[in-house]
Amino acid sequence: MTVTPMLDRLTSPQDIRRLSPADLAELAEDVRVATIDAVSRTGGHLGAGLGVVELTVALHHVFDTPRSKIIWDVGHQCYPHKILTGRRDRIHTLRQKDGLSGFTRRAESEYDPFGAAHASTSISAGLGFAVGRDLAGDDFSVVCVIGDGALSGGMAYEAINNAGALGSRLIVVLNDNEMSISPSVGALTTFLARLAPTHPDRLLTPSAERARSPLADGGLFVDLGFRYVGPIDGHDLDRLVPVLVEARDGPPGPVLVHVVTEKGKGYQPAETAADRYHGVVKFDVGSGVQVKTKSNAPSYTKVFAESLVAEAMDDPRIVAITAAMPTGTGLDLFARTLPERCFDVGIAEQHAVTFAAGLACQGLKPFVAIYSTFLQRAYDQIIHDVALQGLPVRFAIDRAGLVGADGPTHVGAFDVASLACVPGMVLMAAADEAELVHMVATAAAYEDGPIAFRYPRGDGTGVDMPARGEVLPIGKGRVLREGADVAVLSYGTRLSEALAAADLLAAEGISVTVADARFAKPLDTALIADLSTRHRALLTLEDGASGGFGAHVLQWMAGEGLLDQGLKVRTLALPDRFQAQDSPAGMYREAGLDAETIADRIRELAPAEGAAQRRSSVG
Ligand SMILES: Cc1ncc(C[n+]2csc(CCOP(=O)(O)OP(=O)(O)O)c2C)c(N)n1
Ligand SMILES: CC(=O)[C@@H](O)[C@H](O)COP(=O)(O)O
Ligand SMILES: [Mg+2]
Repeated sequence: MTVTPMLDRLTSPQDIRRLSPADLAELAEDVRVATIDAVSRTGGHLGAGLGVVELTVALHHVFDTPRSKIIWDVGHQCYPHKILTGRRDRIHTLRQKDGLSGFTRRAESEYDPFGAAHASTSISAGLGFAVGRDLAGDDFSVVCVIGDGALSGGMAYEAINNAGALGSRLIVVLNDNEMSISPSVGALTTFLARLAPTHPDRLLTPSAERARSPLADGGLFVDLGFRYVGPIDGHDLDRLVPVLVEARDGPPGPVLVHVVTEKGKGYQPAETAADRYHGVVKFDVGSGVQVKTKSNAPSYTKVFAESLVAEAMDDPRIVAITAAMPTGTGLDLFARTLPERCFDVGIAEQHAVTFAAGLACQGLKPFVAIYSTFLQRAYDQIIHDVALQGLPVRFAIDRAGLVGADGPTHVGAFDVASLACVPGMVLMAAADEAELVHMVATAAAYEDGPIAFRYPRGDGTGVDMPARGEVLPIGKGRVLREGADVAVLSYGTRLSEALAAADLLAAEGISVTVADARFAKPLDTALIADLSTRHRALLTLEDGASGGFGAHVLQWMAGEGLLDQGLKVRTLALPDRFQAQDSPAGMYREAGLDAETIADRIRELAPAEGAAQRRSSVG
């Protein structure tokens, strides 16, 4: 049982404004204890929240929230904020079905003025609130809290550029902990270190005044119209409170307050972890040891990374690019093996794609590894800089489909629908981890233009693994099970559910053909035509949004007149709405893409005339 007397005394977030400095410090400690306790039970993002405990307390002490707005960039650090703003009683439901979101969410609380999860959006949103306030003649404060990682995202500079020109009163708190998910990268990191030198008195204390770096006036930020205050110790409430009061009441216009913090602060296992416990599963508070679930199958990410390293060892033209997600994409393995051929560009997906396009122009084989949800950031770059020029950039699209606890902000639903309409793209989806090995080899060999392959979060199915990847014939699918009544044409990992559904139905005398399309573009039109003419019904299946694989199959079939001959056709895809967080299995069930539901949909299509005979034969 955690002991949090000061936190227990809070009856409302407003109470925080009346606390003395000593009480604020005690409250901060209580919030840290409550955060560690909660995340040890739920898993989630820990390090970032621990790094902003004092900042969160100071912000709610100085600013009259919710009237004044605090906008958290990414929002993964918002658990202390949620604990302090009336959600402590539900913090144990974090990232679970019907529970609190792991990020800020407007629908969840008036203290969450803007939803987040994708990085670098806070200053743009904050400026919108500020200008809206000015136009209404209101005078509340707007505070955007952005990390040094999120500040490597180009969108932040679009906002800074605009804010510096508009001159609206806006407070940007730069939370500089020298960490992204992995250590921060790029020249910005060097710039920030020069602003806040890492010598012992790196922080703005009287003795450091004299030793301030030549950039102490804030450099780029000041040149772009911001006042610069800092760097200050982001864990010292005696520094934070007066500086935030000055930012609130000081001269008009935008101000950047540079706070220096430690990701994972106050919890030794996090402080000493290479990733500062950025994302954790449930853990033992005493030891910090995480309760990892055992699986007999490798993760798709690990299979991708190992396959790419194997290909790269034989092909010096292969290079790899990540947008600040080396561990999440598995490219940290590639970087350890081939450091000179691996590039972490920061949270900069747009740049990652066009950087890869430049590499391809130079005859290299760039593999851009980006989660499906984050690839959304680079849509124009894929079309305009890669596909239009027919450049052979390879896209390793991880976290495809439903991802579970991260919820709707991270769903990998839209890559198929958004890319299948782009001329010249080749799109593949791995049905299992063995297929992924072959698709990495296929992408490495393919030189005629852009090629993408998608695969889900989590572990594979435990299939036998090939020693090396084989190059697949482009645009060709495969039939795994022959039947006579209904044909299922699956794209991606829902294949295992389709095979399970076929087994269920065989017991009822319904005979189902199951095929793996492998490609959404180009379609295996011969396979589609064959399935259409040999069955009375065809069902397409995909773990992507509507408008993707199934839509393109239908469109081709319509053009060929295959829909004019009485064939029944259904397309199963993700629902046309954002699904709330749950376990992946729970979300797929809710989406109707689990074996039971697929079986129901096939049952509806089975030829009626055989039904009676089937029932009798099954007994
Ligand atoms: C557009 C986008 N790309 C990648 C991510 C994945 N991501 C989540 S948090 C994070 C690092 C954020 O670093 P920082 O802003 O410094 O916050 P800290 O964790 O250090 O507090 C990344 C890369 C994301 N949320 N959004
Ligand atoms: C906050 C954020 O965007 C990342 O930390 C993301 O949650 C990672 O997702 P995975 O856990 O699937 O790697
Ligand atoms: Mg950081």
